[in-house]
Amino acid sequence: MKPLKIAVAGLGTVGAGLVKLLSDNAGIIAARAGRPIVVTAISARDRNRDRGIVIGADVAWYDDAAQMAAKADADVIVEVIGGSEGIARQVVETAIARGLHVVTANKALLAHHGVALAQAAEAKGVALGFEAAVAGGIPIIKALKEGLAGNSLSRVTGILNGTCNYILTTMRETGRDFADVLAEAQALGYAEADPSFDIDGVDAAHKLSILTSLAFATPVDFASMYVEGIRHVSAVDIDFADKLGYRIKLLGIAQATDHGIEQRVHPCMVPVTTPIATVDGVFNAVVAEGDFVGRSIYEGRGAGAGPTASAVAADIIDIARGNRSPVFGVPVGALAAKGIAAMERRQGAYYMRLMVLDRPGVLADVAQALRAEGVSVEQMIQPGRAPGETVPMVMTLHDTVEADMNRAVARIAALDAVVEPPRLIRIEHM
Ligand SMILES: NC(=O)C1=CN([C@@H]2O[C@H](COP(=O)(O)OP(=O)(O)OC[C@H]3O[C@@H](n4cnc5c(N)ncnc54)[C@H](O)[C@@H]3O)[C@@H](O)[C@H]2O)C=CC1
Ligand SMILES: N[C@@H](CC=O)C(=O)O
Repeated sequence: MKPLKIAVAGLGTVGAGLVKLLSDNAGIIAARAGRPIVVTAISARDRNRDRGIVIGADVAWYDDAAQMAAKADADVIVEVIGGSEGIARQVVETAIARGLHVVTANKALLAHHGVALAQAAEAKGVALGFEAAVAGGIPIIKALKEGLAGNSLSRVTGILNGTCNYILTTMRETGRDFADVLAEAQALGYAEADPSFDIDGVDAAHKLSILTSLAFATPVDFASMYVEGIRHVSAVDIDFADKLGYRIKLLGIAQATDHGIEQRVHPCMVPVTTPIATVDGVFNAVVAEGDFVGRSIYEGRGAGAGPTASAVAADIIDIARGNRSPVFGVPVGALAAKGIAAMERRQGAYYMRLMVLDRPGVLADVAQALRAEGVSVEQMIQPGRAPGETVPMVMTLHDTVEADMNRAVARIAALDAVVEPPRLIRIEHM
């Protein structure tokens, strides 16, 4: 059989992982794909860097990835450079315009230009595969596009960022410092080139915008996403979460509500008894809920060379087999906006930690502020006594509309015994 020719743009964590995988598993891949898959061209910045892989003398090397997309002898261009603009976008657009299939791990690019790229790919009749862009080694794109295609989905929830989950898990298990654990995640190849994308929730939001489109057949809409990262999650809150029977996870949640589609990424407390609470380290998980299938849960490594290369290879094998499905599950013309629900309408429980002066009447003042906005307390912890000094006061609050909670928090923050801005973490029962 005629081999499928691959050109790889970017030879970092994912690109090098892919070249190794295609070489180590060449036999089994050829059998499954029905034809050999060969790398014919590569582009990266430094040809001589030792990446622990062998690049055959017959592989064409391009210093300029755009040149490679325009000229290489290839059937598929794999874009694993990263970034929503610049060279990555140019490579993908050039390849599609040339009528080549594209496989990318670039969620930023898809979050910003997914619909336009899908339209271009559709017009040219080429594949645009991005299994690696969401949740690393979990085949969630295939699950949503194919396995669950017969369902009307109501909610997709996930731990979508391996770096954040690694940081939150390691901080809880070892008490180590945020910056120190982040540096470790970077060294392991989990973090984005700019790690603020990970810790500020942007990377998870990029991924969630893709999942929302697939789940609800809506155009990718990253701009209207509510995004909050883990920078402010402290060791104190991780400890209180433990005491209260929760784990803190950065979740991406997309769900259909009466007010439109909710799309939000933020730290959540989830009961330790829920499956997602025990998904630790670099692992990701996605929970999809459909009308006929019910709830289905997927778990796997969310970042790193191996899992991501595995997902890129799956897309390549699909192309080799001639499997093709619409980029976002339906033809681009059938993607329809359904309206986005405002974050102020989110309804659910909350954890609130205050730092207060330990003096009589503080609890009554806080209770008064909550009562004024109709917020009801579920439980409260105020450990120890230190008259006249600052102590934590922690409570969980029953289901409340976010707008009411925000007003209550503003009243509480204005009390003179409350010495730091209140810390609020949403509780998700799933
Ligand atoms: N690292 C991971 O665990 C995962 C990464 N991704 C995505 O995969 C993509 C690549 O990520 P990594 O491999 O981690 O990044 P990386 O930073 O390790 O590698 C990027 C590569 O692109 C090359 N490059 C940069 N500018 C170039 C140019 N102008 N021409 C040619 N090559 C150029 C660099 O030399 C480097 O080899 C990104 O979109 C990232 O978001 C997706 C899932 C997981
Ligand atoms: N930086 C990302 C890499 C995979 O998408 C993460 O940590 O999840």
